[in-house]
Amino acid sequence: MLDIRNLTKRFGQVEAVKDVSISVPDRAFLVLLGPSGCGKTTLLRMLAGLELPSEGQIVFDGQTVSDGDRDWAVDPAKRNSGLVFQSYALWPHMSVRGNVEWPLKVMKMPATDRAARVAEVLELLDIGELAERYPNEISGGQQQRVAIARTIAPKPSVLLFDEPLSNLDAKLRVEMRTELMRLHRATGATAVYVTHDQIEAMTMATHVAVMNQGRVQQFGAPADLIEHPETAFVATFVGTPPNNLVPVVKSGAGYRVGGRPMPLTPPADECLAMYRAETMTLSDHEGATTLPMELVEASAIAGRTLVTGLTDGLRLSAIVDRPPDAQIGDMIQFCLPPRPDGWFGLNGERIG
Ligand SMILES: Nc1ncnc2c1ncn2[C@@H]1O[C@H](COP(=O)(O)OP(=O)(O)OP(=O)(O)O)[C@@H](O)[C@H]1O
Repeated sequence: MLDIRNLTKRFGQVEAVKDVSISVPDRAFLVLLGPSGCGKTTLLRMLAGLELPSEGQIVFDGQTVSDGDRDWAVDPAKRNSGLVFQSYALWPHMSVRGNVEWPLKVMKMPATDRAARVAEVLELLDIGELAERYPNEISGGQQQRVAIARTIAPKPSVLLFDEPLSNLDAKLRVEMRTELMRLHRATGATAVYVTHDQIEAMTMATHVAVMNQGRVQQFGAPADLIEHPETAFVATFVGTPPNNLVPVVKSGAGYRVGGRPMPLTPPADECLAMYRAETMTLSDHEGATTLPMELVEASAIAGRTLVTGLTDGLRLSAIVDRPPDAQIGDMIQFCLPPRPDGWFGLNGERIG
C-alpha cells in the first residue's frame, strides 16, 4: 500500500501541492492527470524522495519514507522506488548490459545473480540482442526500453514514471503504452504515472487522481470519473470529448440556456447542466429544446461523427451517427436531451 497523507509542498509563496491524501492499493497503476502546472511532477518527485514535503507524510508498505512535519526523508536510493523520466539519461560510455547492470552493482548484488537478473530484464523488454551495443548505436525507442530495464532491474516495489512516452512518436507511444502495462503486470510493482494525456491515462490506469491547482479533485477508477465526475473541472477535463457544461439561469417562472427558454428543473436558480456528447443530438428544425449554433468542426471518430458548435462563448460537442448536412460556418440545431446527466453549482461542486 502506498499512502499519501495530507501532503503539501510550498516553493516560497507557491503552493504546488495542497493537502493531498490518497491510498493506492498494491499493484495498482495510478495515473496523476491534470493540466500543466497543477503539481503532478512535484507530487511524483516527493514520492521519489527528490523533494521534501512541507507538510504531511508518504508511507510505503507501512514504513514512513517522507515526513514533512519532521523535515525528514529516506534517501531516494534507499526507498525501494524506481523513477523513469521523460528524458532518459543512459550512461554513454557503458553498453546496454552495463547500463542495466549498474544499479545492481551499486546495491552490491553478487556477479552471478547480476548476470541472471540482467538477462531476465533484457528478455522482459525484448532487447536481449542489443546487450553489447552502446546508447548512441540504438534508436530513441530502444533507449527508452533500456532506461526502463535499468529502473526495474533492482525490483523496486514502487515504479514512478514522469511522462516517459512524451518524446516518442505517435506509433511508438501506442506500442510502449501496451508494453508498460505488460511490464507493470509482470513486475507486480505499484506504479505512479504522470501524464496530461487523456487517452494514456484512461487506457493504462487502474486508478486516476485528477489534479488541479495543487489539489486532487477526484480519485477513482477511470470509469468512475467518466460516469460520475464530482466536480465541474473533472467533468470538462476527463473524457474524449469531455462533457458539455451548459450554464442555466432563472428567468421569470422558467429557465434559460444560451438566452433561450428551456423546459428544465434545475436544483438551483443558477447552475451548470452536464450533458455527455453521446446524449446530444442534432435536429433539422427548431424545437422546444434546440439551440442554434454555428458549426465549427465535424470530424470522424470511431465510425461516428464528432460535431462541435459555438454560440456566444458556449461550445457544445455531440457524437452522432451521420455527419450533419451542413458546411463549416452554417447554423445547425443542437438538441438537448430531456434530462441532463448531472448538475454542478457555480462553485464547481456537484449538486445533482
Ligand atoms: N523548484 C520550484 N521552485 C518554484 N516553483 C516551482 C518549483 N517546481 C515547481 N514549481 C511550481 O509549482 C507548480 C507545480 O509545478 P509542477 O511541475 O509540479 O506541475 P506539473 O503539473 O507537473 O506541470 P507540467 O505538466 O507542465 O509538467 C507550478 O506553479 C510550478 O511553477
